[in-house]
Amino acid sequence: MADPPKPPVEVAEIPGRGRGIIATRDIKAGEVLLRDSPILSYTAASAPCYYCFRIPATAAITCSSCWISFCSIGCASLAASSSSSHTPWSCRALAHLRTFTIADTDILFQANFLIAALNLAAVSSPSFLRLMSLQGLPSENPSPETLNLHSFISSVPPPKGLECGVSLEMTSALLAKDKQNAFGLMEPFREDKERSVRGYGIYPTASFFNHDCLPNACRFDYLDGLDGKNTDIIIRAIHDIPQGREVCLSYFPVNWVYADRQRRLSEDYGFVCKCDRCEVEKNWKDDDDDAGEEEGMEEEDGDDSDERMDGSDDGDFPHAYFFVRYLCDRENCGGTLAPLPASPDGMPSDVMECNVCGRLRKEEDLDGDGAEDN
Ligand SMILES: C[S@@+](CC[C@H](N)C(=O)[O-])C[C@H]1O[C@@H](n2cnc3c(N)ncnc32)[C@H](O)[C@@H]1O
Repeated sequence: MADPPKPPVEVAEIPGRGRGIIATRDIKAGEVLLRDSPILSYTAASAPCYYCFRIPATAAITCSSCWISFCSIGCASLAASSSSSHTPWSCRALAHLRTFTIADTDILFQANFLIAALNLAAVSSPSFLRLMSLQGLPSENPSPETLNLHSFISSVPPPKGLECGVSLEMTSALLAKDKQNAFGLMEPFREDKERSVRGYGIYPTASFFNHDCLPNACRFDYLDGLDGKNTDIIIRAIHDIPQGREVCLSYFPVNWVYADRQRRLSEDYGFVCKCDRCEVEKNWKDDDDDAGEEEGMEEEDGDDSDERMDGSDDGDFPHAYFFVRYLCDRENCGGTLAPLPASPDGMPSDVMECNVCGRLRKEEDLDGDGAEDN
């Protein structure tokens, strides 16, 4: 029997960046590099089904002990299976969370994460060890939020597999792993509404992708796309990638300005980005350091940045081509475009798909300034 084909990417040590993902062979634009299922996932809002993350169309089924809800009996019973998320232990912990005063919703999501993480220790110790091996160290000076979360989680009797209890160091390490590795699973895009996060997932292989402000791959998710549970993510190549090259994602929308990117990477991920784009943009004088939101490139529209966006030959903006070709120009989107995968006979696709709004468009529909012709 023939050997199975080699995966297009593998984990490797990258000097100065820990582990990363590299191409094992030449990769074509649009190619699916990885499909990954979460080792754990947790909801970030009260509305979605606790199992499949869909918003229930009709009245939800609610657990009478912990008050979490499911969109169907099927999801409720799948979540209650011995290896899943709504075990007797997690039900007790979720019920206890309702009696605990946590005012801030972000902290509440982190409490949900801690419950999901400790539940993992009880249902799959290999997965829990995998989680513990991800990037993220305990803080030497835990914040008041971490102390509050620790006081909550350590007041729940520990699950099977962690009978010795949960130390502050473990709580702090788990929260760091969440911050540095979780992928936000977003509400479907709507032009008239800011997108919010419906849930988070931690993925065993996708967690090894390092960041680049001009990524060569991007992530697609399909929460509401098909029937059943859709928390898998798919990583596709944005353009051709040669064998041996590191494959990177952007940890936030590509249109963020330099100051915002550096702030997020330093505060949440603990590093200073020295990618090619940052090395150019750190010298820009008109970069708005006060910008605190996802204002993106439009923010820089004054003076000379129009020229930069049009792909003209501006030596200060060598990455203009990336924005023209791979940045979705739909209002409030900020997504990245990747071609659809090649056809089974290897014909490359000329249809680009946005990983945020899902819009499909032919490459020829783009004119020189990145806008659609119609
Ligand atoms: C999701 S993990 C990526 C995998 C990680 N390198 C590892 O060894 O497990 C995110 C962490 O990787 C490191 N990292 C990611 N991108 C980087 C970059 N461009 N330069 C330096 N470190 C980076 C940072 O430590 C960051 O907190």
